[in-house]
Amino acid sequence: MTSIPLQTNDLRKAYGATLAANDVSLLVPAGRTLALLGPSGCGKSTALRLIAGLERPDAGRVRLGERDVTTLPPEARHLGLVFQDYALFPHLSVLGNVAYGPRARGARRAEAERQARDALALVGLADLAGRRVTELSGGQQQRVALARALAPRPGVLLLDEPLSNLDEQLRHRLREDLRSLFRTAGVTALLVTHDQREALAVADDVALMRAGRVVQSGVAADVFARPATAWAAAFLGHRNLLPETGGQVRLVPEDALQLGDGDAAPVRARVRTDTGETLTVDAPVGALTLDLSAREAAGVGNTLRLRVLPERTVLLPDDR
Ligand SMILES: Nc1ncnc2c1ncn2[C@@H]1O[C@H](COP(=O)(O)OP(=O)(O)OP(=O)(O)O)[C@@H](O)[C@H]1O
Repeated sequence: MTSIPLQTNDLRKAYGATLAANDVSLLVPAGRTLALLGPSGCGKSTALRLIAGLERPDAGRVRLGERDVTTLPPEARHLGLVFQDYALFPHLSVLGNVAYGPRARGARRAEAERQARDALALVGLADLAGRRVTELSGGQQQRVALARALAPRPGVLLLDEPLSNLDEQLRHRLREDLRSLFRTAGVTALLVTHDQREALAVADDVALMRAGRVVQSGVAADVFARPATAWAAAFLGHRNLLPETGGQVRLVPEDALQLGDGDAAPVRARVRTDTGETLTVDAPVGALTLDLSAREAAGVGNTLRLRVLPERTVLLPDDR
């Protein structure tokens, strides 16, 4: 598949007094996956709709490869779209659903079906081509929706919370599948999600949005390891943000903590989780929350030996 870069420059969209997209600039290099991540209402879907051409921006540009597509209608942009409600055609077979896109773009039936079979093979559903979509599980339907978006060989794939209608276990499995699918297909993909674990599991890069703005972006693992502010750290799931003076907090990341070493810190609270226990301990730097595996937790009494590596902690501005 020929993939192309996706770029937006200063995209702006207001709904009345709400600035849903406030100078949103994104770059997804060819063949990479970017997760647009942020809490509910921060403007992720608005940004995606502006890129798809489902909404017109008040200002800013959208580029796909060499083309400026800002004023083009959605069908002229040649994008693949996957939404949370997959909206498959219930009266068509799996093959019919997936061949629909290539057919709509003018491919002859045989060619459309060949492209559809290729796309079904990519998502691991080659064997179910003849089934009715009403006879599929939720996860299989979501794969059909993916195949349908991939079949016309779009330069860029846009996905809006594609896994959010699935149960936790299936979501977990499909995350892995999505990642390897994007790699295999070599497609440029923009994934909208509010789930930081999903972003980290699926995407190469992350752009973090808050109240219409992109507040931090970069390689996914770097953004997670080095949040720029207290708000970003908290949203990304860091538990240990200790108040400091001067409008700052000290982030104590996981890799700053060494267990079984250092001073004995009193254990103040412990709560059982699905994988072990969450402990709150009174360390000299402040109260810390730790997730322990069942095995680690089994050896813990009233105190826990714990060393905090000061050079791995980070001072961040508190913008919450
Ligand atoms: N058509 C619309 N008319 C008026 N306001 C809108 C419209 N669409 C979105 N908004 C507002 O714009 C802001 C951004 O909405 P958007 O749907 O882009 O957020 P989101 O990050 O995708 O949220 P979610 O994760 O809940 O879907 C919100 O305050 C929302 O209420």
